[in-house]
Amino acid sequence: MSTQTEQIRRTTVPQIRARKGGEPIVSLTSYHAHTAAIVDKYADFILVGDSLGMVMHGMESTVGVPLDLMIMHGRAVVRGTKSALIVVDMPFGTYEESPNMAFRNAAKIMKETQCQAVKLEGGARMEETIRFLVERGIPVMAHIGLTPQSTNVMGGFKTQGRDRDTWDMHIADAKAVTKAGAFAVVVEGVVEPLADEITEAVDIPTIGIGASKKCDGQILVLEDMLGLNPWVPKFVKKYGALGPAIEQAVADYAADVQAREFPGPENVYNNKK
Ligand SMILES: Nc1nc(=O)c2c([nH]1)NC[C@@H]1CN(c3ccc(C(=O)N[C@@H](CCC(=O)O)C(=O)O)cc3)CN21
Ligand SMILES: CC(C)C(=O)C(=O)O
Ligand SMILES: [Mg+2]
Repeated sequence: MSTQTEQIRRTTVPQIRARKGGEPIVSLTSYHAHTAAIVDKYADFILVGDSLGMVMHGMESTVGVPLDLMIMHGRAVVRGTKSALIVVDMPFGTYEESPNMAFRNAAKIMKETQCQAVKLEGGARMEETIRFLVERGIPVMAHIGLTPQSTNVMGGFKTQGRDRDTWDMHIADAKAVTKAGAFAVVVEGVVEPLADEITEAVDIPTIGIGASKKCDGQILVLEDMLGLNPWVPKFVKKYGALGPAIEQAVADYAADVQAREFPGPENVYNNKK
């Protein structure tokens, strides 16, 4: 039976929007059905980030991530979850050219993954596009500060706002995406006092990553906080050591195979009733 409660079981966009200044919003990335099912128990929203190009596919930046890859991982995460709001990143080259292009690709992402919102990078320059999408039924999470898809312009993943002269621009970006109708904004890789000013300047939740504990929520790349990636940015706190745990398991398996200890009697089939 499909009840009203089942239909509205996931956290909604207005619920996230209403968390401004309230209980901190918990978020992680996920690209994978089974890990997403675990994250789903604790996160208010899950981001299927284009960081998957780097984390899952060994790319050096997010610039090469194709739309179809975002859709495939987005679908997996939606299938694996039932409570969290699912946001899918729009990859580089699928939204910058025009509001029309952005709508076409955002609608494709939403129809093919059944996610609840999309995220795109850029502040004032994306104001018109964000408004165009929101007015037509597509909730948008914005992303300002360090915008990884612009790595080739910035010459790397550079912390923003070290120079006080740039603060007005970042604050104007936050205000522009708010005015355009974004329901939340990721504030990435900015000095802490700038993150605090941005959080005070807008009435939508700020989601910090390498930003400040005063942001209205926090996000990290799951594999980074699990200790699976060999190198992580300074802002990551490791809550696990999955890399070493996987290595130990693989080494134990290799030793068992070499010693003919695996498979054991419990791991083989026999013809007795
Ligand atoms: N695994 C992973 N985690 C992330 O957080 C992440 C991705 N991938 N891919 C997309 C972007 C890129 N991100 C990054 C990548 C590197 C730095 C970095 O090298 N930071 C330097 C600081 C440089 C400076 O201060 O200017 C550091 O040492 O932490 C930061 C953010 C964040 N995002
Ligand atoms: C780091 C987060 C905010 C992101 O955009 C991603 O994972 O792609
Ligand atoms: Mg991203």
